[in-house]
Parts: sequence; C-alpha cells; structure tokens
Amino acid sequence: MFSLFYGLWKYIFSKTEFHVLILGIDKAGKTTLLEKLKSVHSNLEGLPPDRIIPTVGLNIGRIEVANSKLVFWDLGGQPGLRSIWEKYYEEAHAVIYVIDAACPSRFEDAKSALEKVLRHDDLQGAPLLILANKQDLTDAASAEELARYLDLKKLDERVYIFEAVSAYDGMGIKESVEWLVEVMERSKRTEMLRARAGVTGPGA
Ligand SMILES: Nc1nc2c(ncn2[C@@H]2O[C@H](COP(=O)(O)OP(=O)(O)OP(=O)(O)O)[C@@H](O)[C@H]2O)c(=O)[nH]1
Ligand SMILES: [Mg+2]
Repeated sequence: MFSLFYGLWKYIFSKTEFHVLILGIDKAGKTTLLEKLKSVHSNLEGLPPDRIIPTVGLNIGRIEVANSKLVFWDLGGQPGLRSIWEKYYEEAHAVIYVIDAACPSRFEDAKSALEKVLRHDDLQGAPLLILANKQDLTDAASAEELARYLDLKKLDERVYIFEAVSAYDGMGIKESVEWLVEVMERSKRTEMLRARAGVTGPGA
C-alpha cells in the first residue's frame, strides 16, 4: 500500500526531464544562447559573450521551467566536429537549431547541415525549434525570410517553428523555450523515450 502511494506521489510531483540538443554550424551563437538561457531561466549568471570560446567538446546547461527540467546539450559546429552530433540523437527529446541570421553567405551551409540532421532516423519525430539568431544586428534576416530561404522539405509530420532571437539581448528566448516545453510535453517522441526508459504510471 505504502509503495502504491509513494509511486503516486513520485508520479505527480517529480518533474519531467527533457534533453534538448542545441545544434547549428560554427559561430551561429549556440553557446552564447545557452549562457543566455541560463540567466533568463535561473538565478545563475551565464558567461558573458566575450568569455565564450568556440566549442570543441560538449557544454551542458540545466534550467527548470514550470514543471519540467530541461537539460541542454550544446555541441561544436565546426565542420570536423559535426559527425559527433549524431551520438546524441537517440536520447534527445527535441532539437534547437541555431542560425546566424545576419550572415547570408553561410545560409547554404546551415541549410545542408540541418537537412542532414532531419534525415537521421534517430531523431524521428523530435520537435524542432529553428532560431534566426543575432536579431540585435540591423541586417539580420527575419524568421519569415529565413524560413523562405531554407525552404525545408521533408518535414513531414514534424512539429517545428521559426523564431527570431538574440542571444545577446535575450529577445525571443523566453517564448521559444515555452513553446518547446509545451510541444515536448505532448509529443509522441517523449512518449517513446519514456516507454524506452521504463517510466510508466504510478505503479512503476
Ligand atoms: N551580435 C550578436 N552576436 C552574437 C549573438 N550570439 C552570438 N554572437 C557572437 O557570435 C560569435 C559566435 O558565438 P558562439 O556562441 O561561440 O557560437 P557557437 O555556435 O557556439 O560556435 P561553435 O561553438 O564554434 O559551434 C561570438 O562572437 C558571439 O559573441 C547575438 O545574438 N548577437
Ligand atoms: Mg559553441
């Protein structure tokens, strides 16, 4: 009896943990975004932009939003490091794909790297948040312009959105994370990952 109540208590009060991959080509602003996410959503001060160096390994950031814990995995985007991305796909609930919206000469590279991510079987059904970053710069493309440019095919049933953000001043970041949490909570991908981890209802 006790274990039934304990199971129920745990089920109701434990926060769901979501793993979110932050991908994008080098210099898109992924690590700067991660640091801003931490300062917007927790009391922790993130690293200031001038202390951030290009990522070679993995940066991890944790925040809590409403009833959920989010663990972000930020990977390096240099061409030689992109082959590491797929090692994290299986465990990811969702993907944030960051693009430097002020650098049109790299849109093609960003597009083909994203298409490759979307083709991978291990990311099937993962919700996708595409960020048109660096909106603080006057020549940055808007979310709509970027969406038109990328003209993504093969999104099939995937839930996705384009958002305009600035990892410098924080524009659009709160709304983006709220969207992500909402879609992850009701995504089939989350159900699938839960089932695989053996997490079920109160009896578990
Ligand atoms: N103006 C502006 N610059 C930004 C913004 N976000 C990042 N940057 C700058 O863009 C450059 C690259 O930022 P990073 O966060 O290191 O980029 P990254 O995507 O993590 O790069 P890799 O780790 O090499 O994959 C740095 O000079 C940042 O200061 C932004 O929102 N606005
Ligand atoms: Mg980085």
